Amino acid sequence: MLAARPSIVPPPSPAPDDPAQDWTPLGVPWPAAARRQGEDILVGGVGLAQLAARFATPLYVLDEAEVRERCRAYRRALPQAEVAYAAKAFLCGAVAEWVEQEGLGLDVCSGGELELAVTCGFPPERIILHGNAKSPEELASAVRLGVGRIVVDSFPEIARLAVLATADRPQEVLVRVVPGISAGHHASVRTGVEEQKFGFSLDSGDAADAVARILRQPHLRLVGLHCHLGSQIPDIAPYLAAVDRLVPVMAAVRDRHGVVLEELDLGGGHAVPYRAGEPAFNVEEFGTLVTAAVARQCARHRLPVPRLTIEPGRAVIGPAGVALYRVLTVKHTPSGLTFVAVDGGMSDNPRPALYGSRYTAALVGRESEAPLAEARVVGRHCEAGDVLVPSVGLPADVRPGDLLAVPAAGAYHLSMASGYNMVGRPPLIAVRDGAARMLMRRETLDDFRRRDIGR
Ligand SMILES: Cc1ncc(COP(=O)(O)O)c(C=O)c1O
Ligand SMILES: N[C@@H](CCCC[NH3+])C(=O)O
Repeated sequence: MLAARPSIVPPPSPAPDDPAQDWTPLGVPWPAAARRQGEDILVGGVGLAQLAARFATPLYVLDEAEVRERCRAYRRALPQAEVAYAAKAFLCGAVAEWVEQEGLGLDVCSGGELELAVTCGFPPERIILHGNAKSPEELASAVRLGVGRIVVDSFPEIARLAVLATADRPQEVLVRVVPGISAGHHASVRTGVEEQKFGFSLDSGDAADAVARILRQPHLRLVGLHCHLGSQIPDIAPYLAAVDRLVPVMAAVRDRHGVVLEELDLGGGHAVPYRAGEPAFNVEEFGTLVTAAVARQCARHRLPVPRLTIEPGRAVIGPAGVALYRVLTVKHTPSGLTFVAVDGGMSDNPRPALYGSRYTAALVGRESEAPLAEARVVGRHCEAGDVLVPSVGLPADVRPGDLLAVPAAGAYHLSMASGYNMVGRPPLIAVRDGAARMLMRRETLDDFRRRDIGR
């Protein structure tokens, strides 16, 4: 197994002209430039306590420089590859703009993500559309808007696309195959194994059938194969296994149909650390090893080396986000458990409830001399399972009014946030070079009322 180290963004070093450094770098899993300064934590040069005072809580903070540097790290590690940011991790206009400016493509999986990106000026030819159940309307708008590739995921979709694509508007497609490789942090996100809803099985012959059907359509251009193994994968080995599995399939397509596929899309799934000491995905090593594996397999099968595409979501944006909450109550149980309840919860971060995901948290805005004691940070929703951080050491004097910051909150929080209990989704503030600007406003009761039109 290959060693994975947190390598995307180097740790911050003190500025040489700053001998009286009065801050401490926070390190993994915080944004690379995050630092503790006195009682506050600075992200993008802005104090979290200051942001809480200005915008109220719960609040999400996104470090623009961290997102941009992560995009750049991917491009440096894979200069020949197409890197498509997976919008499902989180998308808004500003994020679409940042990744576009950094030269990434975009992976979208709904008409909503697609239309938002295109209307924000994202070039449609750099967009890849995914989905196991794309509606006819979504397929029509993708073809009309001119998306780069559509990843075909079912037989009915081939028939629908065959009608939509025309001589004037041919459509490039990839076929999503199931490589039979198990990887990912939870069964719910392991999409590389047989017997699930995504893609065409290689073992059953469905993938070969899909390829043959697409090739019979005059206005569909089959450009390659796609697979997505799963999410929060720390190792490179599963990706190398996917290369070993898919390149022979490309050779089989060439042998059977005389068609040389030009693209191999290995999906996303690269892990990020959520707590200190957790491994991160080694992007440089991934670039080197996967590129070599593709070249080796292609030489063995006498295929030209295809363009490699990857679709990282979490690893681009996850570590750039910090969630900020206000403590509302603290309870101690007879058995010694401490529940620290905050003003957010599973409506802004459903991941602990869905997958048992583990996080850390830190006290912000107040210095405490109290020793650390184990606490459980819980949300404000009406379920016992509404836990944000199952176990973390917090100052024993943690109390109502305190601020808690949760790092690694950039991916699959706000994109999966809900209207549960009409609490409303928190705002998102971008920070950069000491300045803050709101990217998304708080969801208010008025927003709920506006949809409530039955009376
Ligand atoms: C097809 C596809 N591509 C890319 C991704 C992005 O995954 P991650 O955010 O784990 O990199 C996903 C989600 O797992 C996906 O389903
Ligand atoms: N929502 C999942 C990741 C889903 C990836 C989408 N294919 C998580 O938070 O881990």
